Amino acid sequence: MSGYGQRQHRRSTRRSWGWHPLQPEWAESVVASSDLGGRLVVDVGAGNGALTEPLVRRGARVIAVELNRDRAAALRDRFAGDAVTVVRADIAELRWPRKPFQVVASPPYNLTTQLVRRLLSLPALHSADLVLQRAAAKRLVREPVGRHAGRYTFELGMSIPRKAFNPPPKVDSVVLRIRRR
Ligand SMILES: C[S@@+](CC[C@H](N)C(=O)[O-])C[C@H]1O[C@@H](n2cnc3c(N)ncnc32)[C@H](O)[C@@H]1O
Repeated sequence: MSGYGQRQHRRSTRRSWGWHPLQPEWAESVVASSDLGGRLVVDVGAGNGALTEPLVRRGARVIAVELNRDRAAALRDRFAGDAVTVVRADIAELRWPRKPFQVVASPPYNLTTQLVRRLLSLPALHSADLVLQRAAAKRLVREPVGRHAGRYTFELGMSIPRKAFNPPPKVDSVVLRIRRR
């Protein structure tokens, strides 16, 4: 591959994976504000486990979903012996739990609408705390998407500046809080 080709490949790879891990102190704050209720928690797009770690420390049973092979393998190593099931899967094709669960996640921005639509169609979903691009989260509060959206409330939670991620994305984020009425 030429130098130009390699640069393009690296850029598109970065973009398609949406690789923006949260700094540990910010991940901790997101989890602390998520109303954990002793339920099963799904961390979709778990990356290197920034959110999985404080979830486990607070006693949650976690399903950590990650499509990237190396990150999924590293998650298995990191949480071996903890109450964590690592699933290497595409969010779009995930088989979601049938027993009550909540979601605490910082998913790739490009899958926001698809993910929220899918979550709201699942009878077992209790709540979701999603780190999203601020503009997308505001839009979802204004115009919730998906079947059964009326069963949930949508509100903006804590603001998350770009510097909370390493590498930082180009936009600020916010937690979208979805709660069953
Ligand atoms: C914004 S990063 C967040 C990582 C981690 N949750 C954190 O807060 O540090 C999004 C993660 O989603 C993963 N990802 C991207 N597309 C995915 C997909 N279709 N299915 C599952 N995971 C995906 C990426 O590999 C990346 O690890």
